Amino acid sequence: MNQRPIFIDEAVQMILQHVCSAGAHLLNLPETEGHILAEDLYASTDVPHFSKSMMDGFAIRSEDVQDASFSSPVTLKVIDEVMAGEVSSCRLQPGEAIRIMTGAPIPAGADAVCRFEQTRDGFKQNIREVAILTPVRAGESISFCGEDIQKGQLLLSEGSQIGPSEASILATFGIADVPVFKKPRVGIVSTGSELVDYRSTAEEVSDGKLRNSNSILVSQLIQQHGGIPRIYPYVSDDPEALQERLRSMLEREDIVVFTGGVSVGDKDYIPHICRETGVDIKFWKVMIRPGQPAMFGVFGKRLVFGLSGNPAACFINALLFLVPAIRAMNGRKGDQVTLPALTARLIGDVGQKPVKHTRFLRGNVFLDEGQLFVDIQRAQSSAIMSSFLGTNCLVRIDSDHIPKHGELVSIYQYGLIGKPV
Ligand SMILES: Nc1nc2c(c(=O)[nH]1)N[C@H]1C(S)=C(S)[C@@H](COP(=O)(O)OP(=O)(O)OC[C@H]3O[C@@H](n4cnc5c(N)ncnc54)[C@H](O)[C@@H]3O)O[C@H]1N2
Ligand code: MOO
Repeated sequence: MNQRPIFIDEAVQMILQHVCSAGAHLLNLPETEGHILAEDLYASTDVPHFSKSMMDGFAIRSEDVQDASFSSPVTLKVIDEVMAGEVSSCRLQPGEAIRIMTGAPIPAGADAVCRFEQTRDGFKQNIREVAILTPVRAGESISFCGEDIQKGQLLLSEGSQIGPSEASILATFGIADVPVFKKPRVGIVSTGSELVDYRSTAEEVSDGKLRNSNSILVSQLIQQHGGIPRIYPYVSDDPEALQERLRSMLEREDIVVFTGGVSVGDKDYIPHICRETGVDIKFWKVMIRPGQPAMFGVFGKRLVFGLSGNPAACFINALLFLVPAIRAMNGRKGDQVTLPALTARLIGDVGQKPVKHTRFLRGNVFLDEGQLFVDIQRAQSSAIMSSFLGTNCLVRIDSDHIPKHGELVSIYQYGLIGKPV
């Protein structure tokens, strides 16, 4: 089976063309962290929906205390008190005050709140009179009805990611069942007769064997980007077993991910068994390094990925191809779909000759005096795992130009931006 290698941007576009939304459903608000909103939501009321006090003090008429001073206080009659959660039934008349706590509704007739600290002995409970020591302007220490959010206003738009702030807004409006996009189900299976379970003891990992780390790597990436991963037991290089596994995964999952077995070795069966099972292979081999053997196909609405077996190549394939598919499938749009793209100044030389491929190097992007720099001084082979540590981005090196130390380069961020080391 031969397939023309394609370029990276074409490959990503091809994947996104075949993404179908996993659909929407209602989810209990406490479970919505990290989900993507499936509808625009509008404010059903004003917030606050009543004018309330911002301070503990006295609700007053500002005109009564215009001439108040420390040496010549204005004494007001205290006619009632109102706590948060209560409503005073009194209406203020000239010369009157109502003791009020933060959060309580402003009584009728009052237009300002005078804080305890602006009174003499106002902290004391059950007082009948209060001496006001300073003038208070109209509106002082009041949060007015609708001041924060107005009824009918767009609160959150479709595509917003729900986090603590968004969830608290939803709770404010009593939106207990939230319309969110379903997270895609993603099955992962690593292939290769050299693999043993990651829980295997040192004695069980004999020469030629190695623990399956790719399944865990891909599973955590899926979780990070809004998919529901399911790790299937690894399968040895046996076409029948692989085909059986593929069939059962296609029945249960929205996305099927293979790692390993996608190259041209004698035991690299994945592209062939995919085709035999009816997967329409859209590409096999991309002009990138590492991770060139990557494969992508569709089976009805299901997506099938074959990622390189080499751990670093697997990671880069997953970041470039699988992550955008998951993010698009769970409702993200536009530039939210791919990893954040930034520009940073390169530290160090690429140290490699120009090739027709687009290279992706693991780097550490950091902020120094307001500028982004990216350090690529680490081993970059596709089998090297040590440079997973301490990196947070992929540096893109296109075929036509090898940048030098100090040049601006494009990066795709996958971890938090660091500080200078
Ligand atoms: N004649 C050619 N040979 C190869 C080519 C090529 O174009 N022509 N491409 C090379 C490149 S590039 C890569 S990358 C590898 C990819 O091969 P596969 O995706 O088929 O991966 P495997 O051969 O199965 O494994 C490669 C390597 O990674 C280790 N591995 C595999 N799975 C796991 C796992 N789950 N956890 C940890 N490590 C894993 C495996 O033991 C191998 O060492 O092909 C080149 N060959
Ligand atoms: O491109 Mo391979 O992915 O070098 O290891």
